Amino acid sequence: MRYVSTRGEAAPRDFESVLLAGLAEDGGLFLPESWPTLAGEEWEALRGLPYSDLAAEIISRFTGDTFADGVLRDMCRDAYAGFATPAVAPLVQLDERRFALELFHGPTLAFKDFALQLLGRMFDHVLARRGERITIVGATSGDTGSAAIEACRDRANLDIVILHPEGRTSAVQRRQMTTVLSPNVRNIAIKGDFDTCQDMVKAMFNDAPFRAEMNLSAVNSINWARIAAQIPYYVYAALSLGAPEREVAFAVPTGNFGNVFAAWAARRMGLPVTALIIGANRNDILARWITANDMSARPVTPSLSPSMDIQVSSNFERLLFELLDRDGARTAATMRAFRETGTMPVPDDAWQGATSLFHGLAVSDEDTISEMRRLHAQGYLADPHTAAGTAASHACAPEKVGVPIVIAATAHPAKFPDAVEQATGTRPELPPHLADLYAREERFDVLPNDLAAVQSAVRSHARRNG
Ligand SMILES: Cc1ncc(COP(=O)(O)O)c(C=O)c1O
Ligand SMILES: N[C@@H](CCOP(=O)(O)O)C(=O)O
Repeated sequence: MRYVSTRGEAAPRDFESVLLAGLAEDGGLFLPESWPTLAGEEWEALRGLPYSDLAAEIISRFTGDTFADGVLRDMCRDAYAGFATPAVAPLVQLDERRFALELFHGPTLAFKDFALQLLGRMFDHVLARRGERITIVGATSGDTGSAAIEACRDRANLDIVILHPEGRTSAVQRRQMTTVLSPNVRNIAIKGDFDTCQDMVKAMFNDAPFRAEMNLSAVNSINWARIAAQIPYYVYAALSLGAPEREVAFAVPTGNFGNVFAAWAARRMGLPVTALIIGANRNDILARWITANDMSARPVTPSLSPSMDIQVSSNFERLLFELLDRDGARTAATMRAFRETGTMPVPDDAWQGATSLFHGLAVSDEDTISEMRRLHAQGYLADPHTAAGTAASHACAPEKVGVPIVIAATAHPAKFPDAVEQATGTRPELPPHLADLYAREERFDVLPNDLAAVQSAVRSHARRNG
């Protein structure tokens, strides 16, 4: 399996090289040169497998010969053995048509653990074989950072630096990152928003000498391996509800567009998916795009669902590339125009094509609270991100979608106790392994929105350990 860049300039690579590279050298994102597809009986053969074995089967369609026989399966078994429920990704029925796919039973209580628990193991395996050391730089609005740190802490062959927007995550999210005092981990709070952090990460990758000097790698969903490892839970849910004979729809709380793109990829592989419903918050660029082809960035404003406080959704570039019939030059020009003008000129025919599959809703804080309250009254405690997904599933489910709707429940309510308490009067407790989180020592630096200062901090962190 070879990978190409969405901007068409970088040389095709294999999975191992894509895993280590993160972002392509031309600034684009990697995608498989051609999509693997499964026939009906191949989907059926996956039904009933334990989650980890199903995940290995799906991910193996993307990894080529990077892992010897059985290695990927063992890594998946190991990665998901630490989840709090044997189902790994349990489906909970909410009403006659809706199911919450609970993706928050991993160690850091968000869906990011699915990919990052595996990526930490993949990095270890590949780096040990190659005798190399990498420096990971990542940006987070709260959940990627904690999941990446948990997966990478104390690993011998890598250092990790995570940038988070100062004061813009929940206290639980921040503490999950900043209380990890392992020598290979460094946290930096940036004076800015998530987009500022993500921009800095991309700028570091686009600085070729710095990238080479640090041997940079990525844990954000710009790294294709992240998306590949998020596809299996959509397959698992759909098969549980009767696929491939029966279609399903997915509703996904969306910010950086990685999670919903993984659902799109599952469909591209042949999973029968009727609709993809996006739940955004007041940072509504994606909802505006779907409803009106208005992809213009506005300032990020803090909301009750801070992990989705994003305006520049990295993975949209992957969808754009597909909508433009995989034309790298047009994708690059469109992305350049977005950067220069703040508005992405998606051609109308490409947008029209997407609207038959995608639906979207921006859910205000008030509506998020009402939705959490409504769900609680029905016996389900949801976090604010999940509530944006369920709210969108009610508002956007096209009448004709007479199929089960699976809502990605992306975070544990205890990560956002203030919002959950405000909505329901119930303050969710952290699970036992995090019960002393507020008693742990925190360590992080605060830096301005200054690329040179951040690069210097990354360099000194890597040198200290390298
Ligand atoms: C809890 C939660 N829900 C939803 C999202 C949005 O997911 P994505 O960025 O993949 O669109 C995030 C952040 O990624 C998140 O942490
Ligand atoms: N919501 C994310 C933002 C980063 O998204 P990623 O999927 O690209 O890592 C977070 O919680 O950090």
